[in-house]
Amino acid sequence: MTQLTAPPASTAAVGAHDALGSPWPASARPGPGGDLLVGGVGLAESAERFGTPLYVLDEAEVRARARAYRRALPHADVLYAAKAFLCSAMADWVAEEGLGLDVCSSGELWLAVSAGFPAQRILLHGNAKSPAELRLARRLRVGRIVIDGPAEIARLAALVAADTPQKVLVRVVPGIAAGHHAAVRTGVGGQKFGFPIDGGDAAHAIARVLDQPGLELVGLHCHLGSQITEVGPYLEAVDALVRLMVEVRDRHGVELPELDLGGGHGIRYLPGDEELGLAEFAVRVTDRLAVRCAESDLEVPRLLVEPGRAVAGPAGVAVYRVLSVKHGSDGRCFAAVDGGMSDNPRPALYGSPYSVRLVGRRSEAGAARVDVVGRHCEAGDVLVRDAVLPADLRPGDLLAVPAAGAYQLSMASGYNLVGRPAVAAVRDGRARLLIRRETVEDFRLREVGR
Ligand SMILES: Cc1ncc(COP(=O)(O)O)c(C=O)c1O
Ligand SMILES: N[C@@H](CCCC[NH3+])C(=O)O
Repeated sequence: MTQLTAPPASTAAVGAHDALGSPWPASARPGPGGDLLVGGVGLAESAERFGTPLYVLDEAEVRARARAYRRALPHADVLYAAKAFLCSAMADWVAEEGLGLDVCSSGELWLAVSAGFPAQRILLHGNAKSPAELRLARRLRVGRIVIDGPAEIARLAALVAADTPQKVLVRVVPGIAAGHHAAVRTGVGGQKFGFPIDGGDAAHAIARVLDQPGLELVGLHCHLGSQITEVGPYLEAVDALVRLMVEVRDRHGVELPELDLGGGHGIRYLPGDEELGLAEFAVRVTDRLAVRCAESDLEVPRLLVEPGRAVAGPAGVAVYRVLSVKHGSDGRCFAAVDGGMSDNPRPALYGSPYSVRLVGRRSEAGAARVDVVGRHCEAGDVLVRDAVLPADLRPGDLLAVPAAGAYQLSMASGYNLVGRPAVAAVRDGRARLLIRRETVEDFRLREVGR
């Protein structure tokens, strides 16, 4: 194992009070016996109680983040992007904190409405909404649908009677590159989402939507990409969308009342990472919108934002058990854990960095560089490359990964029939199971023939 002299940086920063900027929930505190308390409950204690891999969600962190959005943007509609992570409890928390919900499938829509989320506060996205999905959305009376492709205009219009119009937005592509990886940059041409503004596709789609008596065009939408840490791209998006709104007014005599800037707000994965500053975002975007509208004598539209990662991500911690520690021929040390790319595909998909720390025991050993790898049948199944961990790391140890609340479980797969982890919520010193672990029996239960 490569010994390091510096203290293990990834184990140093814990609470949000940390000067470096911490990826851990604000409630994170050192606990007894080397445990780490989140929401007042030890991670090791929860791992013993619920098993591993375990995803722990800090309810207060989700609620505080949702509330911070409402406070920073009191005149905007804030819709939590369910794709980051959704379960009934999550739907309750964001509903109670006054957020709406952005869903992008009948699965997300059905789960939210079954959990009691008010359908009028739901907005449906999707670049390939099926006729059945659109019918479900209409039947459940979702508040808004974002039109993302030409076929959807007639498909949706056919489902809607003129006397019960459907509020819709048109998703446009402003030609702005932002986001942590090419796979998530959706504000530019050459990708599958939306109608490009350049070349006139967006203007054409808007004209077609305005021609449909059952469709009430309430605004324009764009989503630039994900894990964006600067406000600049959003200001450019405001410019581009307001320009298009002015064109719509001048050409059709219609002032659109809503402008949806999508999500994409970046969070910290490593200590010291930049995150998107919510206060700065709120002030600069709101000001820019007011200025651009005033320049063209346009009524200021209501702002919509759809943060997913920034609400759920920092509230989640993944806890794994080390099953094996081994040294490669080049001296590299591998600590293999009981989860991996099936519960967190992000490192394999995007090369996403994470930090990790030992929990549940104190170590006096020095620091070592370790690759924390998963249990799947791929050499690329590496969860944290070059992690700094105690040199005496051994099988049975527990490792905790912060910033695990978004795009991990929601992108989890059934690879190797390992089964998806359990999810527990913590709050005020108590833990409760939200989602049970997927068992081997669950796989067989879906089979209906042989
Ligand atoms: C249309 C739309 N809105 C909102 C989001 C949420 O993004 P994030 O979780 O990065 O805030 C996404 C995903 O990137 C999206 O595609
Ligand atoms: N899955 C991506 C984000 C996709 C956002 C959906 N539009 C990530 O983890 O970064």
